[in-house]
Amino acid sequence: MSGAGGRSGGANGRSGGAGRGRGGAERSGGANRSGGDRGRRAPRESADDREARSAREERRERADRDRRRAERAAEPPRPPRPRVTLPRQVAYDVIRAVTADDAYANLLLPSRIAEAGLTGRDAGFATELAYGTLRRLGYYDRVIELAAGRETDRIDPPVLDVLRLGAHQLLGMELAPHAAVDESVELTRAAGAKNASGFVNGVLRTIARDDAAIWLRRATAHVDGDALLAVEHAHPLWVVEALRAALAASGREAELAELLAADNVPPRVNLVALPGLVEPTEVVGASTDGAALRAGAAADIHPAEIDRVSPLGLVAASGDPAAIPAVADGRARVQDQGSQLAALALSRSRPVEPGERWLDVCAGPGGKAALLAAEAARTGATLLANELVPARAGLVRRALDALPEPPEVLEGDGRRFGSGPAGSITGPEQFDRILLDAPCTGLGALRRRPEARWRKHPDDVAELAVLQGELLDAAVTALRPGGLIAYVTCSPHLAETREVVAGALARHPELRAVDTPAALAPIATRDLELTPDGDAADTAAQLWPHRHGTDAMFIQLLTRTPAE
Ligand SMILES: C[S@@+](CC[C@H](N)C(=O)[O-])C[C@H]1O[C@@H](n2cnc3c(N)ncnc32)[C@H](O)[C@@H]1O
Repeated sequence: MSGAGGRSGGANGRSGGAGRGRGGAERSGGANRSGGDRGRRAPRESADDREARSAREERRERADRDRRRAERAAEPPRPPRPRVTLPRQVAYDVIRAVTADDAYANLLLPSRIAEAGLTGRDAGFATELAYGTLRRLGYYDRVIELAAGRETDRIDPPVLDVLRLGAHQLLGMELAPHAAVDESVELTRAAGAKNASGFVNGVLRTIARDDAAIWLRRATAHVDGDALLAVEHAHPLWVVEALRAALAASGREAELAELLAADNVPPRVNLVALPGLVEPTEVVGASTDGAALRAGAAADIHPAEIDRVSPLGLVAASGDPAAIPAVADGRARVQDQGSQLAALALSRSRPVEPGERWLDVCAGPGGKAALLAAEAARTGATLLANELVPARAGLVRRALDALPEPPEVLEGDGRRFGSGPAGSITGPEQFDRILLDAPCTGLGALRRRPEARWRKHPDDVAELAVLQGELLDAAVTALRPGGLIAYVTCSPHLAETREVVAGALARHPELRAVDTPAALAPIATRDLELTPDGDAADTAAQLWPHRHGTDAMFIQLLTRTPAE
């Protein structure tokens, strides 16, 4: 010690030098303590001492290393840092499943969100990413083609889906470009397309350079008329043309842009309180997770929507409706208010005679059947439900389970009604009221099925129109003279609506169209303004998302002239 202290002549600033290795502080401390050491020469370190010292140091370093290793081993393993945030990964997976495997986003997304453990804002973020991208897919493809300088069919599908999701973040959600671009590049790698990450980076940086308005101008530079509306509102052209024709038949052609815009607004969650099973007041505010429900209060409805239209309708302001006890046990259900009006047009447009027999020809998954069953139970009628697809018939049974005496559910082709032996349930003239909620393209429910518009094809319409006509023929034959049919579609396409009805009226001289707007007037909670031109000859009721806040439901009541 003394020797080291002496070397700390170091006290004059060179203490680190040769003393390194034995603890300079110790040595210089000595120097500070004892000025008397100053000037004494340190003994020279022998070769043996040096060797011993280096062996000691080595031992100490090895011990330190072992200790650190043992500490690391005792720590819980750290999860790998997520390279793509979960909501984006979930949204991408859903988009991929929709474009590659024809999955339905509205069925897949909730389960993927639950599997990933996303809740609250993260769940909402994943939903907007997936639904928003799918809804505007055609528009984003056009932007990507402009930015990439190549057709989208020359882009690898998994990479194209990354670009679509990125484009929606930049143009639809206006998120920070660095997050949208960087995570898209990571997604490209995660999707196994590492080689394309530079391409994705370049295309998205090009898109990010200009804002949404500039891209819209570019994408619509050489189009006009319906083609312009198609790009602006991200609808296939043939759908725009079909919607224009349907609006024109209702005297509302000028509202086409409003309708297309409404198709891009996610609908609020609407519910029905099944009459006789639960009071709307019991449903309102009765959730277990604080879901707020209000009876269609206008302030809480999107501006494109006006008010509730069904007397049984409720609007979910927030939260998960499944957490409401009456929804959990089936006494209240999620149901579009247009669908509610369609069922009520059949059950409430004329008084019910006790013992009436009602038929729901195409009941799956059972929304209108549940409402009709509740109406039948409180008026002394009996409902029979039918569905072609067994799995969907199972859903109908589940929907009807909430009734104290659930109606019977048949599994079969609705076209067999009316043609069985007289006196049997499939024979002629068996039913007093028949709901034919026909299989259709669903062009009136584009708000709630984000990818549907890109998946449908004009050929679907012709095929469905034939089936709709045959089902309506069967319903007419199965109806008692003086009875009532509600022909309903959630499509406003003329070939599925007015033309099917016109065909049936031409084929069945005993069939009469009932003034449906007049029948609905006392049922709806407000004036639906269904015949804007005061067109008394228009017997059909066509609802619209932009006017009524409902799906574009078509409802035509029909009756058979009573027997002479
Ligand atoms: C528009 S959906 C009915 C919706 C239902 N009314 C509701 O409110 O929940 C049409 C249904 O008709 C069924 N369907 C299709 N072809 C049919 C047929 N030939 N006979 C009976 N049902 C059929 C479909 O499986 C589908 O479930």
